[in-house]
Amino acid sequence: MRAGEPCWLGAGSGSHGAFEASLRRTSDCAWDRGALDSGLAVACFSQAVLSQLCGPRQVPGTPQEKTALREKTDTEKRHFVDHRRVLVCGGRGGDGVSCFHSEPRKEFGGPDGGDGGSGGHVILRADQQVKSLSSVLSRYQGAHGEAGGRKNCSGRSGTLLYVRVPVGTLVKEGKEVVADLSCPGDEYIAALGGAGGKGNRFFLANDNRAPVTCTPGEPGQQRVLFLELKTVAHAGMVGFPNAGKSSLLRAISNARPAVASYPFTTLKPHVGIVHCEDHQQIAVADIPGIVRGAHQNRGLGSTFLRHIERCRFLLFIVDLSEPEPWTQVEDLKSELEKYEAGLSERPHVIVANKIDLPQARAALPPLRARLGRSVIALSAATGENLEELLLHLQELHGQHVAAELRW
Ligand SMILES: Nc1nc2c(ncn2[C@@H]2O[C@H](COP(=O)(O)OP(=O)(O)OP(=O)(O)O)[C@@H](O)[C@H]2O)c(=O)[nH]1
Ligand SMILES: [Mg+2]
Repeated sequence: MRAGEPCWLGAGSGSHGAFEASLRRTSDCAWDRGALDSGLAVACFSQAVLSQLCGPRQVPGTPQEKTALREKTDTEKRHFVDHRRVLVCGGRGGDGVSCFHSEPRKEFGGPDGGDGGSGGHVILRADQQVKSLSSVLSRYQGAHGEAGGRKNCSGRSGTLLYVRVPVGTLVKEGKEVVADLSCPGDEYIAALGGAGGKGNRFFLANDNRAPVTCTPGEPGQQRVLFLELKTVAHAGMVGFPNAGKSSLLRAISNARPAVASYPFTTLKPHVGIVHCEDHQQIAVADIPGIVRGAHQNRGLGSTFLRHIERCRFLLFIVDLSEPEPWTQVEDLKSELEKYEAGLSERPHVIVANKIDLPQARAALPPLRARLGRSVIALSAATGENLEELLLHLQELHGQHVAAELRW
């Protein structure tokens, strides 16, 4: 890391301090255009703002709006890549040279071959501006060191090659996790450059005044790494397609994921940041819809669930206007369990959306009878009862902070 830059290196992965720091950084840049475009945004929930947000809202999804918001037609946004195999090769060290000093009246000036420069490392660096692994190439070659020169001149070392990856990138070698770049500025040396060779000056000894030996530079390290992006957020929204996850994220934060009345509108995770009254920031991730049998690759499959693996708590979003809405929760939990045992046991709340629709209101009592009174019934479209969700979010976040402090 260069001098003068903020030092995030070594901030424990998943530690509360580091996580909060990452959020602070996130919010710092959240107002800039790039962050807003990529769905990372902030909303401040003071009472005044809340009342505005919770007032009557225009139901999104009108035909004109749909065309404007379609995520699928935006070719750039389609290239969301959350895993990559990459071959990284450190630069080769420069060769040492063998030569002798010679000048008029000093014909045998002794060995003066310089050492080769060392090869450049390849370094992965978590960058807030990078949102997916699509810009990461399949192969990186570090810069080679230069060979040594006459007059004991050492060769120039290869420059460091920085590869920018999104915050939340997990680096694996085989099955082993070797680095977790969960904070902005975190760095990991993916491939070390080779050491430079020794010039013949290095081998000068009392019993050998004119060594001719010099050594070649060493090759750089070569590794095959698997990069996996896992979104960094406090809360993860899980639900069937069309349940209203993106609408809800739009309602509680300034994130702007696409909303439309067809399934699988969302094709990549979006993170919105909710600013609470007590200055807490809660990151909420909206991930693409999960369907029954997602573990068998139905719908978009269940690989997107990797983005909620890091979430401390979950929001199960249920479409209350669908028949037997409680089956959605059962199916979602079973898909989560099939993806990773214990995932459905994370602290969670059940959010019953679309309460503004008459058939949804009728379905609420039977849903509560099955799942308990803790179900939060709200409408992302009209803003009805969003306060209750925000209070629960704050409570869950408070519990998470307390648990982190206990550690
Ligand atoms: N009436 C009503 N409609 C809603 C509400 N929330 C969302 N919708 C509508 O439901 C449809 C789907 O909403 P989205 O927010 O795109 O749903 P999603 O869960 O993100 O869907 P995917 O991205 O496909 O997983 C849209 O037509 C929304 O306008 C609500 O509270 N009430
Ligand atoms: Mg969506």
